[in-house]
This record gives sequence, structure tokens and C-alpha cells, in this order.
Amino acid sequence: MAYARRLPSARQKGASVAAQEAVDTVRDREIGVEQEHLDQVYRRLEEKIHEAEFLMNDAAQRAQVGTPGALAERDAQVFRAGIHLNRLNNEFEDFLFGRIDLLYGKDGKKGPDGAYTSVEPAEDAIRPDNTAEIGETLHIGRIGVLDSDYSPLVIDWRAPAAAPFYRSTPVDPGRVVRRRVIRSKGRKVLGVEDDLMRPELKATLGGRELPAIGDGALMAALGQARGHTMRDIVSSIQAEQDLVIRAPAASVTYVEGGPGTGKTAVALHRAAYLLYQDRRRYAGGILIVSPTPLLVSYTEGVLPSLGEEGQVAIRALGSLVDGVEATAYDEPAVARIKGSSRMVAVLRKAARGALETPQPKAQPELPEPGEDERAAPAGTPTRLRVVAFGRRLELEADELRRIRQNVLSGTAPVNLLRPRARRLLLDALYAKSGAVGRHSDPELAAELRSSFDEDVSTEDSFLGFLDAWWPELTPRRVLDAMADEKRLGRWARRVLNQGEVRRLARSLRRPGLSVHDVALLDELHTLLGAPARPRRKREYDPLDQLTGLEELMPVREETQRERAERLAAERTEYAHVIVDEAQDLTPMQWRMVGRRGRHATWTVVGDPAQSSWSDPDEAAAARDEALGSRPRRRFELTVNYRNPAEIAELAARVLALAMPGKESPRAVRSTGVEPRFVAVPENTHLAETVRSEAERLLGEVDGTVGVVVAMNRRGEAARWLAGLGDRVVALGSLEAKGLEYDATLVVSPAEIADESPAGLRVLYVALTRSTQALTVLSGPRDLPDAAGVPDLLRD
Ligand SMILES: Nc1ncnc2c1ncn2[C@@H]1O[C@H](COP(=O)(O)OP(=O)(O)OP(=O)(O)O)[C@@H](O)[C@H]1O
Repeated sequence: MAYARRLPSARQKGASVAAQEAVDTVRDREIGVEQEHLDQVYRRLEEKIHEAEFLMNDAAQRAQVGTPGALAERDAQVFRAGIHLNRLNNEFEDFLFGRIDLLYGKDGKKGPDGAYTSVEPAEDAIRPDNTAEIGETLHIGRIGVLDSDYSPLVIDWRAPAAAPFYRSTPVDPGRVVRRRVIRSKGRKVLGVEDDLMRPELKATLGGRELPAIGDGALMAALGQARGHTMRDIVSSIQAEQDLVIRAPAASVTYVEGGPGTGKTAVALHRAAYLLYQDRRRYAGGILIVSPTPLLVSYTEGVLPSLGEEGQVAIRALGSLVDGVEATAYDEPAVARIKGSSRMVAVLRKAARGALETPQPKAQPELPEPGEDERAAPAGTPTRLRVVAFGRRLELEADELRRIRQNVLSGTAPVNLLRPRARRLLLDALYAKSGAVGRHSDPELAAELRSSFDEDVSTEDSFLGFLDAWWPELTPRRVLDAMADEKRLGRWARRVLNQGEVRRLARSLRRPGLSVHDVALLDELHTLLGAPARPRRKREYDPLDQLTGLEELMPVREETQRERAERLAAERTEYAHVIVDEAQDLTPMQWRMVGRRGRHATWTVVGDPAQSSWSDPDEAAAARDEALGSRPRRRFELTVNYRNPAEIAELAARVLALAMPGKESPRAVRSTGVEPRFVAVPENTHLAETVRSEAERLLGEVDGTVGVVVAMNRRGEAARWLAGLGDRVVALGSLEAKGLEYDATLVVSPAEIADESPAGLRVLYVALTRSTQALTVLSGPRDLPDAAGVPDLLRD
């Protein structure tokens, strides 16, 4: 391991009592310095809250004037003041977290936030004897606060002036001499952690030498126990991560990195950064796509902690289609069929073929898949009979088939072809009516035709026939129709083999939808098209009468919650799409996600080594199609912040099997605790050993324990752990994606690896979830050696 730091530091352990006391005094003094600054910031914030409250009261009084102009003004003012107050109140707690002490810059120019803009130090900032005076000190927080004289008390973490806090490294320090992370609770400063960017320099501030306290914020953050939700990393973002977070949002930003390199964290902070940079542009919404609902709930709190949520929708792949929630699981063989882009051809046929399937009885609510046929055995009508101009007119099965083929010869969505089908039916009936050629005068002929159409198309028999013969299809109805094996066989001819047809049809007959079904429904939605609906009348809003309101209110933010709800309910396209765990999207899922960002810029984060999709090349092709020809900018994250070196080394053995030649990210710390190997003793049930090993891990760590099992053991594993409390959870290997625990128990590597063609990569994911301790439990299938090490994990 090239670079691994051990906690707690040898420096602290070895310090003599006297030296430690001296350190404590300096620490207390430095905490006192930051406390003073925080007090000043709070005083200023209170002033600003009073200002905002005054603005709101004033605006409310103006509203009583009642003219349209006053109404618009009131609305804009209330709106702005409301946001202001809301933000101040929300971010009042714990929002100051950083400080940088900088050398004098090259020039004396200041930016809009009151900080000097120069990135490089002045030529003479460092004296020949390697001493220097600090030229500027900036405090960094979740929002910016200016003092009454416009000097910056706090710089917003996303502002350009805050970038050196994240970017500077000892290799490339720029003007930064010391970076400090401040820990506070409410109004009280609890601690500081410093990193020196120029350790060789003797810098002074106000005549006193600049001290460095602690082992650095990163190590302090990484050593903390984990809860069931992700924390923001705003105070310890690392330079390579900051480059990604602040990358301009043109085209596609593609981020690759191994487990624990902070891809998810970076993606979330990037959303907050983009909104800060260009709120107007991203009023179009940012969509973050996560692979599982578990990962959505794990990450949901991060954006609100950064003061952002209103314009961002975080959705799991299984809930991207409104009104649908994936609850069922497809075994790998079925998932492989449903996820493949071969399904496009099958769905195309099904979308058209479903016109000829019998109608379900109850519309629009559908029975469970497979039940509809039994409920309504009647087939599609084979004859049309109407009475017009005193004659009985009929179209027979052959004629109807020809008309249908004619209508379907185009590529338009099936539901949108219904008016054309209606038109051709009327044409055919008219041709039989004997009225053709009755008038040579074109006007009279047109009138006659028009009255014929009117007569026929309002006749119950015609309307009933049209509804049955060209029904309005819903995606769900077509998917249900595919549950019939014979029919599916016809639609999938030359695309799927017989075994695949049988498996697919069987899976569509079971209750509930899987995450893969959701992508099929979305594809069908496009193939069918939404029929035109009569517009609903909008409610009268007096503000509609006013012009220029948009200008007054450049960002129509509503309340954050309202907006988030509206986004989720209404939006089908977004201004920016962030795809997390992108390596896992199947080709069909890429098509679904791609449709939501046709005009968007993209951030795509993933790790091919963690892909659970069996054919990565096919998925990559679908991804490239979804992202179109937009230029790609690539970043790589190389440092593993999650796993201690001991765990990362073990996982690397599986990586070598799964993707020979692929490098693992380097772990940033080491705990000295090696992974534990246990084999289920003879005559003992797996359940007992799982339970006792989970209990053992609960005793070892303060935070969470994840027990990862093969997908087909999810249910029983949860029962094995019953009563052990909510610090421990059981998860199937695919559910572990993106999550992390203080300790993990990986149950039977062989079972996980054998479950699918991508099994080794799934096992790699399972082994990389822990921040502190890892136990690997082997069953007989794992062929453990005398030390309990399973075959797959031996050197
Ligand atoms: N700069 C940082 N400071 C503190 N903690 C960090 C930093 N970067 C990442 N971490 C922590 O490392 C852990 C892993 O981060 P994250 O889940 O974003 O990684 P990932 O690359 O998405 O991992 P995976 O591919 O395994 O899902 C998290 O606990 C995160 O908070």
C-alpha cells in the first residue's frame, strides 16, 4: 500500500504529558479564536433575519393597496424575503466549517464576495529565509455572509473564493498556507483540525506563528461511526473531487473511480454546486438517478444539509415512471432478457400486436398480469356492421385486416394512429354505400361525405367497434398481454429463443413489477404515445393578468418542498441529469433515462468493476446512444476513503479475478484490523453462525453492521437477525450497491459469485462496503481452507 495512514496517530500516542498540555493550550486558544468569529457571524445573521422579517411585513402591508402592480410587487418581495428567511433559519445551525489562511496574492483585485481573486502568491510573499506573513484569512460556510461594511464574514463553499479550500494540496498549494476545518454545534465551536499546505514555511499572523492542530479533517471525518444515512463531505472535499464538483456543466462529465472514492458524494455536491452557479438554468430541474430505493433514502439528506433540495429530484430506477413502483425482483437470467436492447424489437411488435388481443373487462384499471384474458375471453371484433343512408354496410375480417395493416405501415405511435384508422374505416364504408359518384359537383360530394361521416361516426355500433378494434392501449396492458407465452413467442420471433420466451412470459405473470419491467413500461409509453386529451381549464389566477412578473421573479422557486413535489409529479425532462452507479444501468434503462435528458447536460458516475450487468459492452453502447454525440469530459477518482487498507487488499483479490489488470483505488488509511474468516462449523446451521457473527460485529463497532447475502437469501437472512436491533441490516448483494456500514458480514462469497454471470463483480461490491471491520463467512460451497479462507479469496 503506497500511502496508508494509521489512526490514531503515532504523533499523539507518543507525546509526553507536558507536550500534550502545551498542545491543549494552543488548541483551546485556537478554538477561542474561532468562537469569536462565529459569535460575530451570528450577530450579523440576527441583523439579517430582522431585515428579512421587516421586508416581509412591509411587503404584506403593500398588498393591501390592491392594484395589479402592487400585487406583483408584493408577490415578488414576499417571495424573495421568504427565501431569504427560510435559508437563514435553515442554515443557521452548524454552517461555518472552514477557514483558509492565505499568502498575499499577485495583485490586489477583489471579487464580488469581497475576497482577493489572485490564485498565485505575490513574488515576494515568501521571504528568502522561508518566512511569510498571512495576507488574508477567509472563513468558509454553507452560505455566504457579508458584514455591514461588505467584508466577507463567511464565503459560500461554492463561490470561486472557496475553491482553494478544497483544491490546494501540499504539491500545489497556491496561496494557501493552512487549511482549517472547524467543528461546531449550534453556536459553540467544539474543535479545529488543520492541514498545512506549506509545512516548511514559518508563517505568522498578526505577529504570532501560525499553529497547526490535529491530524487533519479528513482523517477525523473518516474515523467517525456511520449511521443509516450519508453525511455531506463539504468540509473535507479533496482536490481531485473538487475538480469534478466544479467542472463546468457543458456536455457530459464522466467520472470513474473504484469503491469508496466518493463518487456518490461528489455527484450530490455537484448538484448543489451547479444550482449555486446558475440557478436560472437549472430551474429546469436536476434529476439524480440511483439504482435502488435504499440508496435513495441513504443519500436523501445530503442536499438539504447543503441548503439545496427544491430543484433536485432523486429517484430510484424503479420509480422513474410516475405511478409505478418496482417491488419484485427478477432473477439474473430474466433480468438479462428484460434489460437487453433486443427487447426494443419485441416491444415494437407487442405494441402493435396488442391491438388484436382481447380487451380486459374493467378499464382503465387492469387486473393482475395474466388474469385479463381469463376475465374477458371475447377476441378482437372480426366484422363491422353499421347502417347509413338507409343501407346496412359491412366490413369483413379480410377487409379489416388490410385496413389495419395499412394504418400500421407507418412508424407513428400506435395510440396516435387511431384517428387514421377511423378515417380509413369510414372510407371503406363510404365506398360501399353507393354514394360515391352520386354528385359530380365537388362541393355537394364533400357535403354528402361529411354527412355520411357524421352519421356513422356517432353511431353506437361504430363507436363500440372502434373501441374494441383499435383500443387505446396502456403500457401496462401491453406488458400484460406479453405474459401469454404463445403470443409473446410470435412477437419475439427471431429475437428471443424459446427458453427466453418461456422465462419472460412466466415472469410477467407473477404479481408486481420489477425494476426491469419499469424500463419496459417506459419504452412502451413511447411506442404507444399518449392520446391527445381535452385540455383541463386552468383555474383563474389574477397574477396571469400581469406582465413582467417573470422578470421580477427570475427564479420561480415556490417553497422548496412544493417544488420538489411538483418536479417529481410533472417533470419528464430535466436540465441536468446525474446518473449514480451508472455501470449498472441495462441498455433498456439507459434508453429510459436518456429520454429524461434529451436536452440536458449530464454527470455520469460509475465503476465498471462493480457492474452487475452481464454484458458491459452492450450497456456501454446503449449509454453512448442515450448521451448522443455530446463531447465527453473524463475524470478519474483514485483514492478510496471508505475501506481501510486491510479490507481494500482483500477486495483487490476478487477484482483481479473479475477484471484482470484493473487497478484498485489506493486506501487512504489503515486500521491494523485484518478481515476475519469464519467457516460454518459442522452440524451447525448457517443461520446460527450468521447471527453470532453479526452480534460479534455489533460489539466491535459503534455504528452500523451490514449482513450481505446472495439475493435469494434476503428474506431468511432478515429473519435470522430478528431482535438484534436497528444497527444491523440484512441485504441482498445487489441491494448493497452504494451503501456502507461500519462493519460487514459477507455470507458465502461463492453463493454471491455464482448467482449471475457478473457475480464476481457483485462480490467485489459486497466486500467493499465496510469502513472498519469485515467478516467473511464460508459455507461448504466456498471450500474454505483450514483458516476459514474461502477458495475465491485465497492468494
Ligand atoms: N473528501 C471526503 N471527506 C470525507 N469523507 C469522504 C470524502 N470522500 C468520500 N468520503 C466518504 O467515503 C465514503 C465513500 O463515498 P461514496 O459512497 O461517495 O463513494 P463511491 O465512490 O460512491 O463508492 P461506491 O462506488 O462503493 O458506491 C463515504 O462515507 C463518504 O462520505
